[in-house]
Amino acid sequence: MAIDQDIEMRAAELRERLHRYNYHYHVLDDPLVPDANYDEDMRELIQLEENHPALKREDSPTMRVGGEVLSGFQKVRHERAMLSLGNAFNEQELWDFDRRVRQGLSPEDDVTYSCELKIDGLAVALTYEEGRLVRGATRGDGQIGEDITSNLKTVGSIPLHLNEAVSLEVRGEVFMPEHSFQRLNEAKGERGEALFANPRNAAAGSLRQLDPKIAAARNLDIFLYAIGDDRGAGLASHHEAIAYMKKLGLKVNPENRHVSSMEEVIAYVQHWIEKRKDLRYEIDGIVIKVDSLRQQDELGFTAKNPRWAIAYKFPAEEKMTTLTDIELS
Ligand SMILES: NC(=O)c1cnc(OC2CCCC2)nc1N
Repeated sequence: MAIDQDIEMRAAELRERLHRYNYHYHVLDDPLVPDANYDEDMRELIQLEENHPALKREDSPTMRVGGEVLSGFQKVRHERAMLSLGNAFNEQELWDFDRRVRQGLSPEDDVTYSCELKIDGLAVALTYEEGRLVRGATRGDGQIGEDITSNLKTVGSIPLHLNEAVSLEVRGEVFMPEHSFQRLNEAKGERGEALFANPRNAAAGSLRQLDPKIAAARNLDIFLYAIGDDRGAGLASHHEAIAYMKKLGLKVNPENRHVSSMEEVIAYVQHWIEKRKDLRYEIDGIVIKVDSLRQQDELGFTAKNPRWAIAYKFPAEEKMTTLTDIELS
């Protein structure tokens, strides 16, 4: 029986409104309406879709907390390997990196750098086809990861559809904010359960849950930091790729900076060694990338790492490790 036109319109209006509320709340950290309004609209859309199943869309906001508990995760091969970063542990090693970069390019080539906070979470790849999220996978060993789409759909800051109907793969870091980590461990402590040692393990443990309802309750978040294939999008630089992802409605870190010298990179690193404690999530360093994509192509990769990027690692904080059991993540 054909669905009444008005009901079709109402469902479309609710889908769009909930998508917008979700974007403002989770991506912009700037809610448009009180939670009660969001919940009321969500309840109405769930009711409409239940009464008229033909209204259901794969990217409806009601489809975030998926269905059944999985028996396991499918393996996924990444078309472009998700590489790991080489490390620098002091300023001299950053100058060494700068020298190697300039040696790998022609002498008159200007080099500028993109600086990013190194989010201490779990690397994932998100695949969108014609603007719709079709798959989310862990990095795994860089070649083979696990399909955790149902868990990643529960992350509010991961949009189920983009602002444009483009097909691309993006990569980023899923993390658990500090306050959520504290709250989770308090609850675990009260239940006499093993605690997570740090937010990174808590995020990894949450994404490994076979029941999406558990992942949905862990308040995970994400920052995207690379396009799997940014050559296709006609972009010339990394900072343009970041701006493009933001335009599509993806969450990128507001502290990213495009700078034009290693002196400025070092100033950025020194700033965040000091200020990292004020962040609401953990970082374990700073990622520095040659900004020009042409220069990245010229520099290429070693067996394991890109020659055009490096991670400056902060000294590990001398944490008072308590003797509680640490949940095997
Ligand atoms: N943990 C992070 O925040 C992070 C990790 N990785 C990258 O870059 C990849 C893509 C190019 C080389 C490694 N950027 C980051 N910001």
